[in-house]
Amino acid sequence: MGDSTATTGSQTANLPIIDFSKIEGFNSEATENAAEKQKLFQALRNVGFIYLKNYGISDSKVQLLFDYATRFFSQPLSEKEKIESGESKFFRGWFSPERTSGDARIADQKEAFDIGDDGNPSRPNQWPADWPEFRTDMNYFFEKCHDIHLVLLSTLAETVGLSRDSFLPYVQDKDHFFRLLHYPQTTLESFGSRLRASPHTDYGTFTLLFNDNSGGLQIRGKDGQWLDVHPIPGCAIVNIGDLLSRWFNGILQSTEHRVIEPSASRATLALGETIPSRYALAWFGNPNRNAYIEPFSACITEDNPKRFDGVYAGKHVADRIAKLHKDGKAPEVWKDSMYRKDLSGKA
Ligand SMILES: O=C(O)CCC(=O)C(=O)O
Ligand SMILES: [Fe+2]
Repeated sequence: MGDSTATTGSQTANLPIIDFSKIEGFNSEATENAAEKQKLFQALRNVGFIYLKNYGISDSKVQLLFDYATRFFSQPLSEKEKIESGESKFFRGWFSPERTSGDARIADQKEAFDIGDDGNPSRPNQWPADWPEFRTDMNYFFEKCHDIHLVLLSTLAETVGLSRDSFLPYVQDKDHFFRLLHYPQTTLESFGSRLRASPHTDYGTFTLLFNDNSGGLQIRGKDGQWLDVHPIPGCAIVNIGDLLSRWFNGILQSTEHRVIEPSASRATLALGETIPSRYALAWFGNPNRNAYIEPFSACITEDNPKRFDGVYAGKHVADRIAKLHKDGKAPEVWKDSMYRKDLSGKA
């Protein structure tokens, strides 16, 4: 951290755009479609981030969710506190890193609202009162993203010679999170000590990310340089999480990324000047909580020997989120030595 000012004039990450309509379904035999599947695999192998277009959620639905996010976070603190998240709440509800971190001066400048599968009574979501359409549309989005991620997983399985449905038993419990994010209005100066999202990799299978036009998202390129990821209208941003990377024995990249001040303000603003709020929607796909994730034998070769120990998905995800809550920001690089010893077994 603190090196954000060194990125002035940073370059753009020219991520590949994948057409979801060409990889969807089981009957995509056309050459063009086979080429699109290869393009997806190569992009996730080399960069770990793509733009996804024609993914089957309307722009108006995405916009509606952004409107909800604005309305949700503008509620008084007293309302948000009623549905505050935490481990005892299965990490569902409202979360503010500066409230939970040991040192609010370095916590991420954000607040979030998380839901999981609303059909799981043993892990209830926490909903704001008197807002039924919020619940309906959040759940719609959660399910649509699950369906999109199934297609992406099936396509990857196919590309490495596994059957298309080989992942299905490991992800059908829908242990995913759907998160609304608000990065409050701030000043350029504040980024000297607190980013909007500190450098991190995501935890699970795929993240489906929807950005507004604020900017500030960056990924770390192979040479260590931070690259700006600009939103493209009609496209979601999709990236690989650590558990999918582990499943593929490191063949797929879970690329480090962060959210800093928008590049435009970096160039034009004086330190004390205001940077407006930013909103994002992030759907984090995870394998079933009790799935034991170790590299597939199809991905272990002489050239690429087994690179990861096995881990229960639920433990991995819970330990990562617990650390985010405790520190108010993610560790730059996750190391298995960071797993909590007190919960060493199955989650
Ligand atoms: O807000 C964004 O664009 C990215 C957020 C992110 O990377 C995350 O929450 O894991
Ligand atoms: Fe992320």
